[in-house]
Order: sequence, then C-alpha cells, then structure tokens
Amino acid sequence: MNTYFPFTPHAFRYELHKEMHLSAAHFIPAESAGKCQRIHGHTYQIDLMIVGDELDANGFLIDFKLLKSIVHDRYDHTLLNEHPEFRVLHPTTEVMAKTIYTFIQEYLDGTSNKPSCLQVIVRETPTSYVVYRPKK
Ligand SMILES: Nc1nc2c(c(=O)[nH]1)N=C([C@H](O)[C@H](O)COP(=O)(O)OP(=O)(O)OP(=O)(O)O)CN2
Ligand SMILES: [Zn+2]
Repeated sequence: MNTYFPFTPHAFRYELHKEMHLSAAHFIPAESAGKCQRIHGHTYQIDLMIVGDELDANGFLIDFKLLKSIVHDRYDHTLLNEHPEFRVLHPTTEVMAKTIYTFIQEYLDGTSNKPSCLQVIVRETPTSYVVYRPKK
C-alpha cells in the first residue's frame, strides 16, 4: 500500500489512518473528458485520516473495520455512476474524495467520542490522486 501521507497539522492526541483498495468502474460523460467518457475501471487506493482526543469504551478512536465497511461495502465492484450521489456531479476523483468524507463524518458525528475526519486521499491511478480536506 502507498505509505505517503501529505502532512496535515493538528493538535489532537490521536491520529488514525485507514487505507483500503477498491475496484470500481466509472466514466465521465463530458466530451472534454476524452477517453474517460468510455467506461473503464480503477483499483482505487483510499486513505482516511481520523483525529480526536478521546477514545471510545473499546479503546478505539474508531474501529478500522467500520471505516472500511462504510466505503468498501458501498463502492467495491460497482459502477460508480449508478450511485445516486454521483448523478449530479460525476464520479471524478475530487467528487469521490468529498463524498467519502461526507459519509465518514456523518458516521463519526453519531459516535460517543466524536472524532473528526481531517483528510481523505483518493488515488485513482499510480500517477493521479486527490486530497480532500474540509474547511473549518
Ligand atoms: N482532475 C481530474 N482529472 C481527471 C480525472 C479526475 O477524476 N479528476 N479523471 C480522469 C480519468 O478518469 C482517468 O481514468 C485518469 O486519468 P489519467 O491520470 O490521465 O490516467 P492515465 O493512466 O492515462 O495517466 P498517465 O499518467 O498519463 O499514465 C482524467 N482526468
Ligand atoms: Zn477513470
């Protein structure tokens, strides 16, 4: 797995990363997208960065398995364009990163220790990736 993490300064006690791979197909239905207009597949590499000061009753900031299931169970081996969240904005790397952030943060907001997602990295190809960081 890729081990390069862009640095995000913060003052929280804990910083957790969950990396995962998922295989999915997509297309960008715009003439300017050139060859990407055709359906093609990627093995996406994703890194979620979660921070917080408090642990839950299990001693977790957040369970690694839960983070994976929120993203992987939804998108692995699917055609991304068929998901309702990608009907208006196409599933570009940027939109994927923002969308994944939204799902993850919604889940974190419902936990007892309320950690925060500070950064989502989505790597679409060996040479192309996006970092999404929410504005404060
Ligand atoms: N800003 C963005 N540009 C492009 C996106 C995107 O999501 N955001 N997506 C694509 C295509 O989906 C394509 O699959 C990836 O493009 P690219 O990096 O050009 O892929 P290559 O493997 O051909 O890259 P090389 O470095 O030339 O091998 C296009 N643009
Ligand atoms: Zn693509």
